[in-house]
Amino acid sequence: MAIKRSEFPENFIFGTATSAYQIEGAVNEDGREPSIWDVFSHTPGKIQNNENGDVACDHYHRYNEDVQIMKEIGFNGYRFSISWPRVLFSNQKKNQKGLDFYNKLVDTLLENNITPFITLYHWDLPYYLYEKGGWLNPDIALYFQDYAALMFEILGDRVKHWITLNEPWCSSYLGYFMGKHAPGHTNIQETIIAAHNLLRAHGYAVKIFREIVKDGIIGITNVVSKIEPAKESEENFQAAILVDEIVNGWFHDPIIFGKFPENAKGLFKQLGLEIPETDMDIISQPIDFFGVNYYTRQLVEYDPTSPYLYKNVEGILPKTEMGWEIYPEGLYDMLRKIHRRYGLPLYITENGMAGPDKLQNDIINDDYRVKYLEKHFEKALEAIEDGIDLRGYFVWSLLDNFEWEKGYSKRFGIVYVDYKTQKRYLKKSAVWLKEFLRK
Ligand SMILES: CO[C@H](O)c1c[n+]2c([nH]1)[C@H](O)[C@@H](O)[C@H](O)[C@H]2CO
Repeated sequence: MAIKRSEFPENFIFGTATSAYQIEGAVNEDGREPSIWDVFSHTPGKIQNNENGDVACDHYHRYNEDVQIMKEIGFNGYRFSISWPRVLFSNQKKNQKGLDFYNKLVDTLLENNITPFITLYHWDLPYYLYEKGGWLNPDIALYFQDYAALMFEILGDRVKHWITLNEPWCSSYLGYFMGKHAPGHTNIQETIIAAHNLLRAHGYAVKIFREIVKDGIIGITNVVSKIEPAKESEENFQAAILVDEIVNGWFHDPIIFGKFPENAKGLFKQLGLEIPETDMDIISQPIDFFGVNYYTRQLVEYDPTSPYLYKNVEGILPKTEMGWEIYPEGLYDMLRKIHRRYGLPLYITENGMAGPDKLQNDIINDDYRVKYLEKHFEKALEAIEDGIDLRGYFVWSLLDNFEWEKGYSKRFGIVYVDYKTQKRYLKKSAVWLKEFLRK
């Protein structure tokens, strides 16, 4: 029996999600200053096909058309991020033209009965702050607080749902350890310091939010992957626990318990790493929800030859174009785990897949994405029926967009973008969603 919208709570938010650098383009327009992603994407060899976000989906000029598409599909929520370097100059003066873009976007969403959910930071740190040390400089938390306060003051009268950071695990591990993301560092000690300053920035933003937007809610969005032992053994179970703490626990526990998870902390200390733990009182200020970005599982095995005592193992399930296993069961497992461990309301702030999408006679037949979404919706509904306080689900993504180091080679959208013409085409999955959201 096909799943129906009417099986979800009436006030459940079904939305879609994007981020500024991935869709806006107009990187040099109206005074916008460079971010670390502008510099990283213009560094030869960093991005597949040496692509960049200079134009992307030209959303800065086409936002009204994109909101009309969301309305046509029937979404009642839209999660997007603010481009920090678009709204604040390096002299700390506000960029009114940049702010006006977000004012117009928010007003257009509200006129179309779409609830805005704003992410303050989705990786596009102003480059001038990187030159001051970026996430390695403890002062970054104060710069972030000032930026957050500006956005709360400008939009807080109309926007009541806020997310401080998108996936601090990605900002720290991909940006400072694996070197795959901006700023492209490869240093585990820097990674730990950046992670701590990201958490501090989150806390400072929550603190000022409570003073400015008294009738709003604020949370943080984390990577949430189901970590499983590749083969059942005591050593592999221990490895899975350790990786779950490194990927998931490190960015959830401090916010709720005011401390880092013990096994991961013990491992890092064994490696001789410094674990900064200042401001845990600010980091662990109460928040109103956790955002869950779920895509897949991660299979691990104990590996005594690795300094981190584990290695990743390739799974055997069908995979998306990103090479990620399709594993809807993991969504249920992680919603239950996070709800039980932390007791907060949850929003699925990202879930979706990259597919081999082809435009043929104005049609994109992405049946695989319909099936993916249906299976993950079923698990979300199962979680709600089992008493988990899940309040919304944002499909990643509205549009095909700039997929970071993969450039435009991976298409996550339910709407196909022809980057040569900027024409938008609803994929079969968007048509399916349109019908689903009406039942
Ligand atoms: C394990 O996947 C991560 O949770 C993740 C996946 N994704 C993300 N985080 C980011 O939040 C988006 O900007 C990406 O475009 C999107 C698709 O790659």
